[in-house]
Amino acid sequence: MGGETRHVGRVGIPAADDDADPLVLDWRAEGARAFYTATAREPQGLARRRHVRIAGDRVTGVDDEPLDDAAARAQGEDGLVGEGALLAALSERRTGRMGTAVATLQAEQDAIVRAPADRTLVVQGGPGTGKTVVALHRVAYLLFTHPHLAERGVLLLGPSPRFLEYVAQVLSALGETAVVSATCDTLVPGVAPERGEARDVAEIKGRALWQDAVTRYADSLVPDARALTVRLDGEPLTLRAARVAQVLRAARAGGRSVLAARRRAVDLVLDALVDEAAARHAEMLDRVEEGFEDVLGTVDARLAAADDRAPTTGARGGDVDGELTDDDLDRMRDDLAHDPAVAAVLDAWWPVVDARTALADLLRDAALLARHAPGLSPAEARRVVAEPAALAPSDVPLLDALADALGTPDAPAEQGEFLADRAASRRDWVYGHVVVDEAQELSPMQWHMVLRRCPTRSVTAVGDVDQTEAPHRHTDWADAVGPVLGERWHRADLTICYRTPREVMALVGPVLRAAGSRNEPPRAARDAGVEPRDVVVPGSAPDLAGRLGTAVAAEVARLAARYEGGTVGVVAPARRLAALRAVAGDVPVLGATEAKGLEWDAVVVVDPDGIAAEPRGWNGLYVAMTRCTQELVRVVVDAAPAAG
Ligand SMILES: Nc1ncnc2c1ncn2[C@@H]1O[C@H](COP(=O)(O)OP(=O)(O)OP(=O)(O)O)[C@@H](O)[C@H]1O
Repeated sequence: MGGETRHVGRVGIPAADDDADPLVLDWRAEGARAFYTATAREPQGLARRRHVRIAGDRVTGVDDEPLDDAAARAQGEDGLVGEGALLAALSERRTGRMGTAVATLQAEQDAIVRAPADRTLVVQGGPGTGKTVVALHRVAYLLFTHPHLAERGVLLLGPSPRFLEYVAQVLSALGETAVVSATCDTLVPGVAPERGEARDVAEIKGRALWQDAVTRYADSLVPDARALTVRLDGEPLTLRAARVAQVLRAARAGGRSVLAARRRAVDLVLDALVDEAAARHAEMLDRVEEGFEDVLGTVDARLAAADDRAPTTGARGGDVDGELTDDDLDRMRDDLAHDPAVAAVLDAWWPVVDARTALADLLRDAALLARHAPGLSPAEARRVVAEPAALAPSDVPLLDALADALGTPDAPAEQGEFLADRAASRRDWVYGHVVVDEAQELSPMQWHMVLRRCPTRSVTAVGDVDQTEAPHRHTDWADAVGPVLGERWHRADLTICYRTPREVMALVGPVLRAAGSRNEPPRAARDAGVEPRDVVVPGSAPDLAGRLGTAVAAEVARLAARYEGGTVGVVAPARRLAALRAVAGDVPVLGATEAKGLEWDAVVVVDPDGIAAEPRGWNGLYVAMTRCTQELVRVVVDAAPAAG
């Protein structure tokens, strides 16, 4: 060890002298890596790791970690890196906004952040294992190390607008702007769900079979070859069916989308009509010439008979100069192209459809569904057909798939000065990389929607199958991504829970088993020093809703005082949310699905049995119980018959 010291920071600062080492090494640089991965047992040439904590321009703490033999002997089994700084960061009050973890990224997280970008990486991790942290730092790492990804931008898909707001500042703090954030519901510009829907229909409409169904249906919108007749200069001009068949074959060659094929077909039909008109003109000239010869022949014969002169020397009275020039043909094509009557004939033959209308036609018609989606049972098809016309969340991926198969009607306008704005304004933007958070919730059709935006499959998907609440029935990653990705994905795991303290994690094992999981909850990185509490409200009490409200308000007030400067959240069954919001003041009161991905210093889980009784409710309760960084309170309705 030569006594060299390196400084690692959120951004690099080069030395004045180009040849000298940088004053601060960007955390993403290869030279910074050992800072995140060295341990006392494997020091990687480092003698010491030092964390300097600052607030503004003040140093608020220094954590020194020697990486020597004595430390190796003392090192615990959990292999935490920079434990002092990490625990200090984990115990800090939560502000309601996620912060960066550049100083304290752990070795298993660092390995994922720096994993190759040329593949789909699925990261499984229990609650609080830093999946979101890893996903966001990976975006910053990839944009730093792969300029070609930066040119196309990154798409960040999250489970809810509230979640996207919660994480937004991490990427700006890491200096990244070429990022578009969306949910699956908001990913298609100009489209938004207009209603909710039943879980069983959402499940049916999320299945992978729709990708083929929609493609087949789009293909069926290509018309049959039939004779087309237009009028040119008042005369009918006909393309025979065989010629139209040739046009269709040429228009679809090369796998053009339906609308691109239509544009090509219209061009080819106009060309063919001009050819036809030119041929007809040439034929007419021939006939005129033949007729002219006959006339001349008769005249000659008459003259010869009259004055006994020899017949003329084969002269035919001169060529008739009536051939069409290229200019004539261009003009004729132009006339045809701008003739509303010709356009009407073409529209009747091959109507232009917009994706929304076409999708409504498909979903409302049992016969079309039977033809194009034969994988649906008749009862499932009836369920789909019975749905209202207003757009539901599960329609968005179907609309996207159909819009893609149909193609873009006209060159879409890109809006905005910045890359992210331009990308967000286009349905067909191709991103350099896509990050999907809470990826366990995606249906196969939503996965298709993701891959269309990143055909290179440079995708990082983070999630926890044990937190799945979506209506699809996947309980492992192979089932969840297999229908769309096949075997073409890699898996990585995160195993330590940085959010939820040991006292709370000790309670979640039975909930996880009741959810049907065979996995163990992740190991907690620390104790909070405070035991979870149960507040019991008798289920038989009159005005149960009112009593729950009173109990929750009291707990919220107590916790807000205790975690002053921090945050408190309430998670409750959907049917109790409205009543609780009325008593909870500024504190967020959310269902388990909405709480996904979020965290607070203290959390009140109301009526856990009520949450467990919801669809996929044990998974929801697992989510609810793992949202706190310090303290959990359960307001329990006791087993007596529930009312209210
Ligand atoms: N290396 C780290 N350094 C500091 N804080 C960390 C680190 N890793 C995770 N955390 C913190 O732990 C908490 C949980 O992280 P995160 O939200 O990324 O977990 P998650 O796996 O996405 O959880 P969930 O599945 O419950 O949404 C956050 O407060 C995050 O800042």
